[in-house]
Amino acid sequence: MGAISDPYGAHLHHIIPIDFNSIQTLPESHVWHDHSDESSSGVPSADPLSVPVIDLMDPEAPSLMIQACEEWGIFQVIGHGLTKLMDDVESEAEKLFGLPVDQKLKALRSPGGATGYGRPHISPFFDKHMWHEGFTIMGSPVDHAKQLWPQDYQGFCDTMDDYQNQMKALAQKLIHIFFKSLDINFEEFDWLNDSGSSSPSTALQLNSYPPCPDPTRALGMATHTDTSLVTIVQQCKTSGLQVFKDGAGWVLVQPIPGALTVNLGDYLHILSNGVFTSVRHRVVVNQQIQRFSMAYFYSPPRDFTVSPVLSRVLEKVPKYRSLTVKEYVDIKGKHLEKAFSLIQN
Ligand SMILES: C=C1C[C@]23C[C@@]1(O)CC[C@H]2[C@@]12CCC[C@@](C)(C(=O)O1)[C@H]2[C@@H]3C(=O)O
Ligand SMILES: O=C(O)CCC(=O)C(=O)O
Ligand SMILES: [Fe+2]
Repeated sequence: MGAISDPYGAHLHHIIPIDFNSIQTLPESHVWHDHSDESSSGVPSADPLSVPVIDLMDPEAPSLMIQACEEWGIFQVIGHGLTKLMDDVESEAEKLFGLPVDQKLKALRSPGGATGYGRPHISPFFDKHMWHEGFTIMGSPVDHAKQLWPQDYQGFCDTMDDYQNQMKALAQKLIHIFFKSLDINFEEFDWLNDSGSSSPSTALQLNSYPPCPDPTRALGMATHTDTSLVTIVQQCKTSGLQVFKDGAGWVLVQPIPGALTVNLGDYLHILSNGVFTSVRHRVVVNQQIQRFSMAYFYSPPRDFTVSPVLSRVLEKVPKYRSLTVKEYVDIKGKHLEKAFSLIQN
């Protein structure tokens, strides 16, 4: 499995998370702003906006997905058959984040490194800290798992390996549907078919959002789009993920038991010439319950050139210049959300 490159690797200073359990009052370093009145889902309405939920067993699923890609850039899927593995990965994540902070720090992401325990990778772009701790896996997690559980790491590793394999298969199935609709010949890309020499770049991010003393002024994860083709997110029971919808504002992605959330990432946005949008999202926190999520990022190999395809675009003008994954990662790592405007034609 190809490891993804970390867009933000060059800036890894201030990566040490705090001991959230010991904090009674939100520190100034973690105060963002009051966002409690911004969510459209917070306002009762006869027809509240909600992210589409698609059953993969439904024969209409492919066309519903394409519609969701165009209108939302995000949807939830059920009928994928992965619920047992979802429960297993959730309990392993709970076990990891439940360790004492000194123990977790043994697997701290090293400066310039991409994997292990730490703050969100985008932290250096913000002067406030997020109410979050994460654990990033690229390929096998065995080295960090041994630091956490020297005698008892195998169960964690097996579950993470299984989960990444299943998420990879699901991501490839979804991308085949998206590419077919964009008239992209996916037979050409051996990394999409697990054949040939090149592999996709992938990462699994375990996220924990501890209960927060002042949730309306804190943020679990700052607004971002994902640096991926697609990201598959398991939300685990507690809500918090919000997406920005033009004309509606912030919309909560309601967790549905057994559902997986599919976010379109930046590479699909560029490939589709903006016909499918990479969705801006953020995570809000709550006072009572620790929230977990697992996000699987699937991207092309670093040397793949991402070029807008014009099959579904009437004006036939590419909005973005062609560039390799490596080039995009470098631009995003320096400029974060300004990356799109910097590659616009
Ligand atoms: C593949 C990647 C996307 C990601 C950076 C990374 O190299 C590994 C972690 C990913 C993550 C997860 C939490 C949110 C996010 C914005 C971050 O800070 O780290 C994403 C990154 C991304 O999508 O750019
Ligand atoms: O916690 C979530 O629901 C989403 C996290 C996220 O956006 C990410 O890991 O990229
Ligand atoms: Fe994300």
